Formats: sequence, structure tokens, C-alpha cells
Amino acid sequence: MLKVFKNTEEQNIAAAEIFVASAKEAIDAKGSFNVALTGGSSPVKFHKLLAESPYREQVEWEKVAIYWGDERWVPLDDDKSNAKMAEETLLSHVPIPKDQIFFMWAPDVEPEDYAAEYEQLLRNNLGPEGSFDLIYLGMGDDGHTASLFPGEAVLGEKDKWVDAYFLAPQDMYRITLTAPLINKAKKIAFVLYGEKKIHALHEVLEGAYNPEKYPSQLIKPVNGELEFLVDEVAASGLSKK
Ligand SMILES: O=C(O)[C@H](O)[C@@H](O)[C@H](O)[C@H](O)COP(=O)(O)O
Repeated sequence: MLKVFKNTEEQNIAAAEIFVASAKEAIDAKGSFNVALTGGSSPVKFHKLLAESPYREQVEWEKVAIYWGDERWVPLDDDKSNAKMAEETLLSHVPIPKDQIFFMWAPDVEPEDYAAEYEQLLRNNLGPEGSFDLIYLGMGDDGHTASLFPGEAVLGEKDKWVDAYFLAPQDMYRITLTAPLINKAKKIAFVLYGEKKIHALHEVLEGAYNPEKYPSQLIKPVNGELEFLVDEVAASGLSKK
């Protein structure tokens, strides 16, 4: 479902409210909440909202488990790290037990090997159905999401839940949940705003189906809910709102 907000303040409140509502639903149902965060800059504001009143008090943080949709293969103290951004904007401000934060990077291991380790962790923690309670996603200006980039072999991955590969255009390794795993989630929330997203959002939602070029089109939950939380600027290229 597409939700268009007249400004990013309202959009980020909605993104924070999704976290609170999904956490309550999952914890009431099974005593735990498994959420995958996105990297990039778009989640910064709603992370900070979650770390403050009134949202902070509404989450049973001790029952929350944090994962990532993707990560740049850099140390946790590197400014490019999605984990570093999440630590600074949210995780260091809320009482999540440290052993319930599952970083998608580790020292002294090859990314491909760690992808297999992370997949096993997910199979242990999420169960055979592999269903996250909530996954946040951003959308690149080119229509990528997580580390599912245009033209990359990972777009065709049907079996693995986690994959890692060298992303030549960025001269770095990436590790990412695959589309089949993301699509098992109970709820998926894209969060994007601003004029740089106008073209990609139009192509992803209204263009021809071409996931090799616009990988965000691969995101179609099997049974769960898909929401696009966007501001009016990013939505300004859409014919239907
Ligand atoms: O590791 C990453 O870069 C992200 O996970 C990536 O998929 C991001 O969500 C998009 O590139 C959008 O980034 P912005 O939010 O900065 O536009």
C-alpha cells in the first residue's frame, strides 16, 4: 500500500509507529520481535524518534531482536557501516540486550562465509519459514533495495536466504538478505523521500516489470503486507496516488 505524506515529519512518525505496532503484535503473539533494519540515510529520522519519548516507552526492548536487510562489508566503526548508523541513531539509546543485536559483519571471516553463517543464524532464530516480523527497506535512486543492485547475480537467487558479493561499482563487498527471504516477512516497509527518488519510485510502481533494472520490483511479500511510506516530493512522479 502506498502512503504519501505531505512532509517527512509525518512520514517518519508513521515509520516509527509501524515499529511500535509490529513489535506489540509480535510480542503479544510469541514473546519476541524480529526486525531487520535498513541502511542508508532514510531511516535516520525515525530511528531517532524511536529512541525518544513517547515511542521509546512503548516498546518492550528486551524482547526485540535486531537484524539488517543488508550491510556494507566494512568494520562496525566505519562511517559506511549500516550498523554504525543504527547504533548512533537508535541502538545505543534503547535497552536492547547486546546479544539480541545480530550485526551483519564480523572480523576475520570472508563475506561469503559469513553470509552462510548469518543464514544459519536466521534459520535458528526465525525457524524454517524464515519470516521476519518486520523488514524496513530503503530504495536507491537507481531502484535498488537492500544490496539487491541492478544487473547483479543476486537478483536471480532463489534458494539462499543471505548472499554476499563484490559490488564492483562501489568497489566493496556487500552482504544482503535475498528477495525470497525478504518476501517471507509478515510486514515490509519501504521508507523513502525527496526528489532523488521521484524517477525510481515511478519506475518501480508504475513502470514495466523489469527487476533486473529496478530490483525493488522483486519485493512482493508472499503472505505479508507491503507498505511504501513516501513524502509528496518522492511521489510527485506518480500518476496514481
Ligand atoms: O546499504 C545501503 O545502502 C542500503 O541498505 C540501501 O539499500 C539503501 O536503503 C538505499 O541505497 C537508499 O539509501 P538512502 O536512504 O541513503 O537514499
